[in-house]
Amino acid sequence: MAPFNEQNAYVEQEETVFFDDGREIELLHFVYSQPHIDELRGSPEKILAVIDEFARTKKYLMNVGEDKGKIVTDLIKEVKPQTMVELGGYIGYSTILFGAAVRQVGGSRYWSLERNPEFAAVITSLIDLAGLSDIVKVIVGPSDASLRRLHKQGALSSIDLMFLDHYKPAYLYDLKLCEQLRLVSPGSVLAADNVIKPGNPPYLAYVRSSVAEKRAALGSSSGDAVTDGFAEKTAKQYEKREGHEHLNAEVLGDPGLVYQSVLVNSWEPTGVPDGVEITRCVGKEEWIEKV
Ligand SMILES: C[S@@+](CC[C@H](N)C(=O)[O-])C[C@H]1O[C@@H](n2cnc3c(N)ncnc32)[C@H](O)[C@@H]1O
Repeated sequence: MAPFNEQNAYVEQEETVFFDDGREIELLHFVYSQPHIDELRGSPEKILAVIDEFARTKKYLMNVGEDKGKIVTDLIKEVKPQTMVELGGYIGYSTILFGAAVRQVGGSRYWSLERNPEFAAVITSLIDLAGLSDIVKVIVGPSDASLRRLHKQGALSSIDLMFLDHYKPAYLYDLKLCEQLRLVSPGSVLAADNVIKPGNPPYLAYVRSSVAEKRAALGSSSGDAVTDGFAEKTAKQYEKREGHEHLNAEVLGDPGLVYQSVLVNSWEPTGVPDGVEITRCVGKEEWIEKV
């Protein structure tokens, strides 16, 4: 792993309030007041550079950042997804970086699912500025409801590559939902951010389990399924805005899907160690009931 370049470090993440305090709208003003704004039009790279500058000199932003971003753009070059989905778009850093990469490899759709309507409006504005509105669609609302609706409408029938970067305890539930809707199937690839910081033990355990282990664990979840395995700060990250989180533990997914999963170590844009878990769905074992 390449060492972290301190010169590119984002401002340190605040202990308590590090988003949803007006900084996202401040970022929009920062972007649109750039003296070279006309050079930014149609240039994903230049817009990303301005977002990085804001987060390095003004306020921390919870973006995937350059180092982990490269892991995913390399994956996009390899997988060449027609359809890519991101769960959690925030102000659109990953949306711009990955949406542009998907377009470059000939992909046709990048869905950015973002629950906070104010953040989604920021993404939409920056995507328009970047000239990516043809390929990127921003969907406002909780990821599970959006996935169900897009699937029901027939707008989303399979996912080639999915970037998970939203509410940490929802990674596993949304993956199981995608399995159940057959959006994820052999050939699909998953890239899950923040599996070191803050970490995601339930998700990692699942994607690293064998089919037999997943079948054995079916229906055996215990305790508070939402917060099990997570620090309180992570479990309550969005509580102020969203209230108590509800995740549908009834979704069983498809334990027959076979995954190969590897951790790629990297850095948060602040220089804190983190990693992206890359998971490939490589097959499906049919369920044979033993009598
Ligand atoms: C870490 S930020 C995403 C950063 C972004 N992917 C990037 O790298 O530029 C997490 C985002 O997920 C959103 N989010 C949290 N829970 C969500 C949910 N259940 N559905 C959709 N979005 C959610 C938050 O509002 C926040 O904007």
